[in-house]
Amino acid sequence: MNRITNTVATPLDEPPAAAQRTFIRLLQLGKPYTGWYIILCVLAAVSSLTTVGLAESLRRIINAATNHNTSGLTAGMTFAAVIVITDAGVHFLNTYLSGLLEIKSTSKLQMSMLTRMLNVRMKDLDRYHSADLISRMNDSAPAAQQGINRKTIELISNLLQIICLLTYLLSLQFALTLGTIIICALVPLVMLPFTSRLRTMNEQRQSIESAQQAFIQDSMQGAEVVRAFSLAPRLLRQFTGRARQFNTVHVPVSRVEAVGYNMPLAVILGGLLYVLSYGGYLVIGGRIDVGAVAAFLICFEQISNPVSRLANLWTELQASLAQGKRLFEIMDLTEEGNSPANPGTAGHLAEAWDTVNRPVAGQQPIIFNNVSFGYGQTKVLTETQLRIEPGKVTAFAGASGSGKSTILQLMLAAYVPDEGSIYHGSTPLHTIPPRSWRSRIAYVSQEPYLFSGTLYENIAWGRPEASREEVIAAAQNAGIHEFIMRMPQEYSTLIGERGLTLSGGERQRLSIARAFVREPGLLLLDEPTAALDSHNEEIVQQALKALMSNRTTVVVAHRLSTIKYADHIYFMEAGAIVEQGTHMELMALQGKYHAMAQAGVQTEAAAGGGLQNEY
Ligand SMILES: Nc1ncnc2c1ncn2[C@@H]1O[C@H](COP(=O)(O)OP(=O)(O)OP(=O)(O)O)[C@@H](O)[C@H]1O
Repeated sequence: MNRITNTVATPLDEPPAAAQRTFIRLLQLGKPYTGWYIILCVLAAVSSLTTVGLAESLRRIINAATNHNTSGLTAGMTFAAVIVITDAGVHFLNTYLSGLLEIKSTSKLQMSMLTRMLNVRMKDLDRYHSADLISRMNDSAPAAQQGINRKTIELISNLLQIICLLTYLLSLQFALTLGTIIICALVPLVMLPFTSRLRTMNEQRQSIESAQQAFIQDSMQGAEVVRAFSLAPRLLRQFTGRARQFNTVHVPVSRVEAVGYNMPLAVILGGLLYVLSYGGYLVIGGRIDVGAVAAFLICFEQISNPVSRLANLWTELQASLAQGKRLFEIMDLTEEGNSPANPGTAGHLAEAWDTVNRPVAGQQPIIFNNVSFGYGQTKVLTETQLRIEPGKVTAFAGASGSGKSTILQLMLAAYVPDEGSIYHGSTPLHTIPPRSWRSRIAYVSQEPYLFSGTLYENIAWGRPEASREEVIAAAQNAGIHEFIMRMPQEYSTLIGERGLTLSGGERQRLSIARAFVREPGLLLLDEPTAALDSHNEEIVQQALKALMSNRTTVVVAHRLSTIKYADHIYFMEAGAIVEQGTHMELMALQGKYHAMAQAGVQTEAAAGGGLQNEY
């Protein structure tokens, strides 16, 4: 079956109400960690007090020095030492606990995101490139969660620091403090024009980054094709074009960030100049002492920093909002099984359903009643009527793209019909929780998917609770046991990414062993031998024959040898069943099936008998 995946473009201009909603949802991500936040805020409060303490100790030390007061100097130094040690301890605890919180909260969020991705309707999942999903999981989830963690704490600690310092400065000199407040208030104001621009630009940058990632992933996964067709120069050219496109967004972002982040610096420098000159004037007038001016200088920096952090925080929040939007887009996808007829079947209700009604797929007839279906707008199946008899082999034949694999996907409940219904006996399929339904189905596809891990694990995925003896028996039945025993670590041999180190036949026999160990009631075979040469096909056919015996089997096949002995054959054309019957009946009909079989025989003759019974 062909799968077309597209990167979904993120809408760039989110209305303020939507941004607000995203922000509220981001805040809700922090809710379970309120306890942590309280501890971190207490630490932030102590840290603010130590900042005031440092300024005061500096004031005392300078005044003691200018007044030649040795005991005052010693007292000031002791006070400063206590403050510095406390400050270091608070910073240590703060860094440690913040790190812990980030790890805990991010992995929890990624876990719920993965759960959603694994349970989401296939139709929704098809719209995303896998690289885009990976990027949402690896980049967006941490950025959104950490953004909200850090920003909440930063917001509170910065506010606390500003309040503590201003209270202290007010106690020293009112007019100088007032000027300091006015200059500090200018800091966020100069940031304002840049913030909303940055939000839009960050979304755009993120969207292009995902497309880049998808491109790289495709180039790596298609490494063989890239080499076989000498595609490297073309891909590099495309990548250069994409990099250029990325730069057209990235460069302005850097420019806006550079100006936006540095404007406050200019204001801060101006502020320092003000404190020095007006402070100096006040010292000459005898209204404050030199130590107080020094304390003001230190405090000015300590206030303007959090003020500009607060302003930057707003800018950074825009990036978190953009990431949050990408995260929630996935979290909002509907889980499969949550149909209006059967809400909540994907979750815990499925467990209850399981224990009471556990269906054994294939024990009863599977009936398609007027089923129409399309992946998008285009219809792939039109008003399909068919019946799969229990314990029998039903085959689907027909031209490529006629909808054969789609029928298997509908039986797997990977997709639901747009119109009409599928029944297992008298039970509509959409009322059975997908997990229960699939628990007794095995699916073998043309290109078996193997997971990184050992050979043993790849078979055991069919039924994780299977015993070692059952896994080995499955491998023996699938004709792969001897091969496994010749491997250096036998069943513990690692197969590498997607099993690419194995031959097509070996991969297929492993997937058949996986199907064996599942002990399925219903076996779905989607052209399991189509990608194999005739030698491997024969070996795999043997394995399949054993697997199919006494089981309800639905097979999609191009090879006559696979379908000839089926109890019933459906012949499909452009999404409709146009002929049906046994092989003999269809041949006698002299219709489309006959024509296709004849074409196969001719191909076989032309190939000198090499393509036995293939059309
Ligand atoms: N995930 C998908 N998203 C969008 N379109 C799809 C998807 N899978 C299949 N299609 C389209 O649906 C139509 C039927 O595909 P299907 O795979 O069922 O045909 P098929 O008869 O099994 O073909 P083949 O024998 O070549 O595998 C085709 O036009 C195909 O491009």
